Amino acid sequence: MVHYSESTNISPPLSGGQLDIYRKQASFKLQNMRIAIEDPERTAIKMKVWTYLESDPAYWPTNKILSSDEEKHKTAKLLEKFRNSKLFDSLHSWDYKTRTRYLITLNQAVEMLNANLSIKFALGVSLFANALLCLGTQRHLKYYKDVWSGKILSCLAITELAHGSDTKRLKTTATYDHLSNELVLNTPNIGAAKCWVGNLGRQSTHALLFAQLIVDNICHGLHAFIVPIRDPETLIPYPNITVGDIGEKDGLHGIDNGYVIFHYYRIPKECLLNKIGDINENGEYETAFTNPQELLGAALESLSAGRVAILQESSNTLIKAIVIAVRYSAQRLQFSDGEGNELPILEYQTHQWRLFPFLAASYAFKSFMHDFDEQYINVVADSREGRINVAHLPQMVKGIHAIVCTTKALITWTTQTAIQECREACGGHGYHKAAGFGDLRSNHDPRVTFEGDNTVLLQQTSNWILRLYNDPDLDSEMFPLSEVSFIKNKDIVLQRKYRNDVSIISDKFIMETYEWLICWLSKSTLEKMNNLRKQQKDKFLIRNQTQVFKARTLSLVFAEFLILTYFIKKCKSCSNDVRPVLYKLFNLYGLWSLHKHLAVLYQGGYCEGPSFGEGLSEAVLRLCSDLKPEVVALTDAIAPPDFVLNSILGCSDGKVYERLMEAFNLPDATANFNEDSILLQSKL
Ligand SMILES: Cc1cc2nc3c(=O)[nH]c(=O)nc-3n(C[C@H](O)[C@H](O)[C@H](O)COP(=O)(O)OP(=O)(O)OC[C@H]3O[C@@H](n4cnc5c(N)ncnc54)[C@H](O)[C@@H]3O)c2cc1C
Repeated sequence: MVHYSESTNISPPLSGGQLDIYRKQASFKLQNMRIAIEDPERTAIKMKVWTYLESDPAYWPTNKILSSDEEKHKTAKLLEKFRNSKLFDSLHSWDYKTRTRYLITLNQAVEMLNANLSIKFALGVSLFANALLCLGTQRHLKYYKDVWSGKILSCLAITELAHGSDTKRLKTTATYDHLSNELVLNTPNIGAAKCWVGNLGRQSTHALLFAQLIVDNICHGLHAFIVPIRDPETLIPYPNITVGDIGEKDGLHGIDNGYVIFHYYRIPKECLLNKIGDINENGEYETAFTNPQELLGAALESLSAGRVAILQESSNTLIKAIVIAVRYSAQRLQFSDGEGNELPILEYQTHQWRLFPFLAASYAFKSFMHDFDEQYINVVADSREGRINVAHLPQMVKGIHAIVCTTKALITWTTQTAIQECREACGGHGYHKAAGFGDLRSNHDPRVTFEGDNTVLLQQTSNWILRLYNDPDLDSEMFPLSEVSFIKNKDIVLQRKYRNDVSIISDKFIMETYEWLICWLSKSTLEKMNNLRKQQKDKFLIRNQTQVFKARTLSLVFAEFLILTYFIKKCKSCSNDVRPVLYKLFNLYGLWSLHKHLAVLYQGGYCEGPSFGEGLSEAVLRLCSDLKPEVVALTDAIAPPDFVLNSILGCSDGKVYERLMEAFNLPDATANFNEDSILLQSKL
């Protein structure tokens, strides 16, 4: 384990050899960059959490490979300790916004050290508590108190054996029994067994269950229920339930993912979370449409909160991977220049091109997440408290959902690719368990699938954009529609063409090109849809046959555009010495992303001839080269403390080979040699 001791502030990185040579080349002050990229209040929350976790050896990460039984046992013990910690002392005296901001920041800090613990806590406590507030009413408050006091532990049971993405086809039923005033839960066939449910395998006492509500033979669709699963004292499952662990997984070994089958299992009617719909005293179903603000605010919160957390966790995983790879590359010498000077691999153009765009992506995602989070919390708080015009709410809910869906896909996929690239960029040593990439990879991998499969989520965003493209009444002043206001001028946007005399390395060029891409891809997708319609194809076929190269690309382009929109605002608003570097990162992320769409840009006639493609490639390489003196300091500005980074290749002190020998179990090996240091120094 990499030990690091600091308390209230992210301290300067420890000094170290070749890293310091690069650090001195940076054009900005580290502290200014840190403040620009993260609100100091959030940094302070993270440091509070990390300091607490570091103060207790039980939380220290280990590179020993444990069996999944041991991992589950360890995570369960840690959860108990964690939820009783002082970190939650004042939580319930805070208002909604302060509490939510604190919890999402705390979740990020914990996840960066221990993904198992953060998931177990989120599913079992914080997301459950949040769902109770959003979907439940006064009668569910006791569960809220019980989950925070540690009496119960929850899970979120949606997925079934035969259906996951297609939630409308979920088959578990909750049928109202007039005689006993109870709900009868049933799993009608094996395909309806709930499965993959985190915490359910061994430990959950309660499940937040989604099932079809049936009253008087009428199905009212999916509703949420609090379902007692195990006796909280003994953890023995209740009768008429078959529950268990699904077995070994590829990663996240500390989470007991489980299945459950209900055999006409009875629960009180009050277990229905009844803010959206309820069964009244006469046993009739009714919906609570009297207060649409609350209803939509609740739906928004319960749909998106988990995905927003995934966006943050994924951005932080990307940060960890790129920090390790850049720091290692600055120290690893391999081959020499024409004069025989051995060079750090960071000096090679290929290496820069492989890594620096991911560093730029880290900054872009962090900027986006930081500001989008704030907007998200504000919108939910405003809707809960009735401060938003009811007429605007449905559009807001749909818009936020569309943004979260597509950015989840882009950020999780980019991170997935980046982890592998960073591992390879560290060569063989990158494959050592103590380098950290293996855990990053296996714990991150399911994020592209859970809380909505990425490919399926992209369809929801493209549907939204295509609807807006044809909407003459597009109200563009209001968030989140304001982000797509340019669509109103689509005819003008589509006339744009690349001109040779325009500078490619500019935010204006990048944003205008993205606007063109979104409009052209919308138009071309709609044209293909119309052609299929003329061929008498049905709705399903039309949607199914316009995804690849069309709607799917449209969604991803929109996600890149959104992230760049937030990032450019950040660049413009920050202090002088960091602004030029942030602009370079913006340009690199923007042009590297645009490069992936060259085929579409040529196909749609935005450009012609070789100069555009060549110019774009050259611009990417030039930005990589321009950023080289900055990159080590840029990683220092976003890196967590070494204790949290927990990689022998990524420590801020640059003692890569000493730590490798420790990992090889030869800590004193250097003492046996005449040369007193193996500090990595290039003559550059
Ligand atoms: C580690 C882990 C933890 C999980 N935790 C939980 C939990 O706590 N609670 C819970 O309820 N669930 C949980 N899940 C389940 C998860 O939410 C689902 O796996 C996820 O929603 C995807 O659904 P699916 O598995 O049915 O995939 P499918 O929908 O079967 O998808 C399979 C493939 O088909 C593609 N596909 C599907 N539909 C379409 C379409 N219309 N067009 C094109 N392609 C399509 C998808 O892109 C995907 O690649 C977890 C899963 C994992 C891996």
